[in-house]
Amino acid sequence: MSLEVREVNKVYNRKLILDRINLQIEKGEFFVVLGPSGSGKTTLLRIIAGLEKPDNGKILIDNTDVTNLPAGKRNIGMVFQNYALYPSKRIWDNLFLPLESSGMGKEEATKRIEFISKRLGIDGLLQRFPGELSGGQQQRVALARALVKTPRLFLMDEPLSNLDAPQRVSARKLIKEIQEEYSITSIYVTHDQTEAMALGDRICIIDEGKILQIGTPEEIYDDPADEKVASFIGNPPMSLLDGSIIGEKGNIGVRAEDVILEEGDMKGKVINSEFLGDRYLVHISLGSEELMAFSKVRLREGVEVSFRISKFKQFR
Ligand SMILES: Nc1ncnc2c1ncn2[C@@H]1O[C@H](COP(=O)(O)OP(=O)(O)OP(=O)(O)O)[C@@H](O)[C@H]1O
Repeated sequence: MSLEVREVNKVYNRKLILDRINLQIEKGEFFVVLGPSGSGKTTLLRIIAGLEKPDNGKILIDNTDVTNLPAGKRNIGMVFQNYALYPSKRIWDNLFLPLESSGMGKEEATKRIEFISKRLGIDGLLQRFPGELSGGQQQRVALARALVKTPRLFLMDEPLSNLDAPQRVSARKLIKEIQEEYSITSIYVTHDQTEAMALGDRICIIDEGKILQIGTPEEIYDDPADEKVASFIGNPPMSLLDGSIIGEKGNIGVRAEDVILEEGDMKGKVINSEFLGDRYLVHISLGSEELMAFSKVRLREGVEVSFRISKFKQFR
């Protein structure tokens, strides 16, 4: 199914939390909403889910206005940060309840539960209670519960926040696989740009309730709309410099990989080198400005380096 968010506003305590949000999400698309803490991501997701009403604007599912349709009637699978499993019910029952309430018989439901729990590696946990699971296991149960009904729309709000780094990578892969297999239109909220880049077909960057940019991960990485986006995207993000250092107007953004050390006639002083495993990230002082570059070798603090900039993005 497709989803449209049209001119959505939301005010809390006379403060504008969402400011004229417009989104068009295609059927089967994996759409990521990325933004810092407090930018309005969860509020937007709750409005899409029907848990919250917008003050203005509409939500359309397959071109039908659902703004006034309650959450239970939208056929949406949801995983939120606090995954809220029923603590007094075994995992099996936690997965069965959403199926039972949609009128599915026990036999069919059992098949579905077996299938999805194998897929998520929780088939050995079905007789346990939520309190007997680790945070990561509970999070996988929450994913299973959202997916067991094969929703038309899958909404996730930081669903991997309780997983450690290796678990995150494998859960990310799994979410993407299931999403693609069933072509479930998905919206994924995160403040983690690595996660956004890894998962998103497109990413929407939101800050203080406003959309700053919508694009594919590549578009956003290569061509950030403004300095705010540039300072948020990439690991490390772009170095932002006064354009005058290369004879340009305004400010420029430079990716570390576009700084070629030991070439060209620009000069700077090494502040420090961070070991990244396969290379070093070198911070270089250009007087009042600072530039980041990659280097194969560790460069000592205080040493003068020459460099050239092979590519940059100009901001007004
Ligand atoms: N029910 C509410 N009543 C009043 N203010 C609220 C309510 N819910 C959210 N807010 C405020 O709205 C703003 C956006 O909150 P929201 O939870 O949508 O941000 P977020 O981007 O999801 O943040 P985080 O990444 O920290 O979860 C915040 O300033 C928050 O304090």
